[in-house]
Amino acid sequence: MAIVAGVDSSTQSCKVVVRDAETGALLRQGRAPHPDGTEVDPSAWWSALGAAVDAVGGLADVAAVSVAGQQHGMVCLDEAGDVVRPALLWNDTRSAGAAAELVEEAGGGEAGRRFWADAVGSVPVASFTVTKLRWLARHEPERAARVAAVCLPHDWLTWRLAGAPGLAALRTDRGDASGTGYWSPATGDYRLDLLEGAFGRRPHVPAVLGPAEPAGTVRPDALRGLPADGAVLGPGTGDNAAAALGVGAGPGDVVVSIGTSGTVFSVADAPAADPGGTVAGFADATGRFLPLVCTLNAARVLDAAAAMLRVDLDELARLALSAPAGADGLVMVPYLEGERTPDRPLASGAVHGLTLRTSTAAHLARAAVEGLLCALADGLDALTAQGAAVRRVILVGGGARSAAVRRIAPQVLGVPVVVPPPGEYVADGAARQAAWVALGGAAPPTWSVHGTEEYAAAPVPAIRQRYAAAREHFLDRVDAVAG
Ligand SMILES: Nc1ncnc2c1ncn2[C@@H]1O[C@H](COP(=O)(O)OP(=O)(O)O)[C@@H](O)[C@H]1O
Ligand SMILES: O=C(CO)[C@@H](O)[C@H](O)COP(=O)(O)O
Repeated sequence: MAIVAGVDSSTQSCKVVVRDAETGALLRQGRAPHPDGTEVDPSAWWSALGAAVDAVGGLADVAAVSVAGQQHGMVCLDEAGDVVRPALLWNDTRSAGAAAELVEEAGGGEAGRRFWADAVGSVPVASFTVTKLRWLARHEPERAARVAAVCLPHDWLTWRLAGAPGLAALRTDRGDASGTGYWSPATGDYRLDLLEGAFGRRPHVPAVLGPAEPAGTVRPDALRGLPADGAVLGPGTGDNAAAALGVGAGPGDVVVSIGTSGTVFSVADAPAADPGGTVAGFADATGRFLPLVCTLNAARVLDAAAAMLRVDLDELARLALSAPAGADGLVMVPYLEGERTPDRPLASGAVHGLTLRTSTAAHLARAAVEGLLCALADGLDALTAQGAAVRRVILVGGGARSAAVRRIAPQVLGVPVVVPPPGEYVADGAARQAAWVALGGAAPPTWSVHGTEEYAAAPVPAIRQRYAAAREHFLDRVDAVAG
């Protein structure tokens, strides 16, 4: 029996699953937390990976390991392979001005956005690595001068597992490369001219591997608990591409993930290029494509609402479900960390519609759940406008553990929602990729997900109508204040 491991190094924590390569049966799982903040020293991810490997009782028996990670994070290395500065994460908005500059330099407005969408499938926003490199070049020129290579969180962890064997050994995959802003999913090539345009020169970048191409072998002494004979390293991928692989998303499936980020995506046969910039035209982990919409505010909206109400997440769900659909007109616009979709990095959240009737904990809890789902419903609209077919939504991520999110989602999203049993679908996708690398073949092994629950409910259009009115009202105010 071949055994494989999958790692999910995401924003809030590192998760490791160990599974049977052929059947997908779960053998062991463990996790460890990541530090808070939008700027993180990669050594914290390495420590968390070590703790998560300890928590699964080690990986001595595994034949292959793949790492999936939060997308976009800028990891800069010097000639010796040391980290130049803490990584700037996908949700760090300090490079919003750099994103605007890059669009301006490409012609500005619609022409600038179209240029980027055609070149790399996506219009850069503050999340993208290319904008972080521009920010670094402008704001920290001494550190920028020391950068010999730039890579992403999953590339760096994979390289460390291989024993950090020199910059030339850095590897990435199509899925994560597509979130840099300097690799084209449509052509499969780097756009080093765009990297140079943003950063001023061309640091080394990882070689881009195909879906089941090995990235090397695990160095047994890189970390405690690794296989003594080494094990094959899969190419790894971004966390959303891994989730698509973990749930086995097929035609008509749209995956909605409620983690630190909210994401809405589907697997497509052709690359996307949305000049509006709402849909990012990423690549997936199977050789296809992954059009995706991402919000900055998702599960943490629930964390924040629970903290405001001084209740735990289960009580928040109970409160939300005890209030009427639409919360009697109480609306939360949940831009608590600024927002990426719509592209308003300076926005803040707002609550609209407070009356004596709606000034209850239950109404606020309901407004928080509905607000975060409305933001994702906007993303679903944008995805379908780009041609995605939606028969059902597959709901995953930590926020899917909320009974209120599960039950209110079909009312807001307007389609049936299926929820796989609570699990780590990003780590599972990485494990499935590792199994593909270990077993070979033209496609990943078929693993079944059992115990999926379906939630159906009549859509309540008034929820989205009131949200849309409040969103526009508050965006106008934010623009007025910022501008
Ligand atoms: N029962 C629950 N109800 C609502 N949210 C939950 C529940 N359990 C976990 N979460 C939330 O899930 C989030 C973490 O989700 P996860 O998908 O692991 O994030 P990430 O992959 O970005 O690190 C946390 O913000 C946490 O509060
Ligand atoms: O920026 C994106 C997608 O473009 C985010 O989805 C990150 O990949 C972080 O993911 P989570 O930690 O929320 O899973």
